Amino acid sequence: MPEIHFTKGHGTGNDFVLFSDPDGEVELSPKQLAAIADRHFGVGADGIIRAVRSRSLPEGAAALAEDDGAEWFMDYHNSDGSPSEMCGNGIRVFAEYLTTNGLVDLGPNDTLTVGTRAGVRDLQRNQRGFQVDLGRWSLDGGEPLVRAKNLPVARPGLGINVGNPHVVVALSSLDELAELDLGYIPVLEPVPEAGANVEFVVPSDPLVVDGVGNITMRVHERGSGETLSCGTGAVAAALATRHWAGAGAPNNWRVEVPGGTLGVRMWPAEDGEHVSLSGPATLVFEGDLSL
Ligand SMILES: N[C@@H](CCC[C@H](N)C(=O)O)C(=O)O
Repeated sequence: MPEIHFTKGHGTGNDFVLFSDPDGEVELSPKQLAAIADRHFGVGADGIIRAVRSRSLPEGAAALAEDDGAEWFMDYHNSDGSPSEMCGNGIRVFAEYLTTNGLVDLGPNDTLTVGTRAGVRDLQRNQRGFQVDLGRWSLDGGEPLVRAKNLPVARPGLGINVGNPHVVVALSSLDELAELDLGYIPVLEPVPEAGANVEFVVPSDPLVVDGVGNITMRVHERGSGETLSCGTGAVAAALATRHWAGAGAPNNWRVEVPGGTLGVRMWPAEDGEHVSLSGPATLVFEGDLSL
């Protein structure tokens, strides 16, 4: 029966159970992962993050081939036990966990390279907490129709991939956003093969203040339900809003989510446009659990 020493952490209220398994010895089943994430019978979390050395798991080989500095791999699962390629809030909390526990030594101007199922990602500390370069993004997933509880008519969404899949829907007012009942899973048509995280976005009026675009968002996460925040969702929402706003729209965005504020920046890199996410990363408490 595995004993696990865990840390509970969050990024803008998107909360995680983190534990370290350097040699890849603790393989948890989807049922065990879901039991840990259960808010009534377990620790409670939107996601579970295992810190495992890239060399200790098969998926880590691809990360090391991409960058041999990716010593640690973020093995991310949603609260229903399903794996995901990427978590924008989780990877910042993962960085805080690795540094706080002395698993990496990160100077103020150093870069931390982390392996994920979406590829290798770089992080640096900044004034908000951590900034992560989520790499290149793509308009991917078409424009499915989205139905949600308390949304009077179906709306067209925009599919965006930032390592994991998202569909972003624009709403007309904060009242409309508040009325949504995301206790029910939004229905997408056509249904994306790999599912999707769905973000509902209201652009601020005025949209741009001092060169920064402003939006408010709620999210229903694939595999976790409604959460207080989704980092990759905030990035997808900013990218979709910039796309809809057209020429002249800014490359810096402030995204308000129920759990706080996230920053998104699009910037030209050698291999194409990259998008970065900034926000806090907080460790809350530690404990032990036996399964
Ligand atoms: N909360 C995360 C995203 C977690 C994974 C997502 N539910 C998926 O299945 O892709 C974030 O902060 O990005």
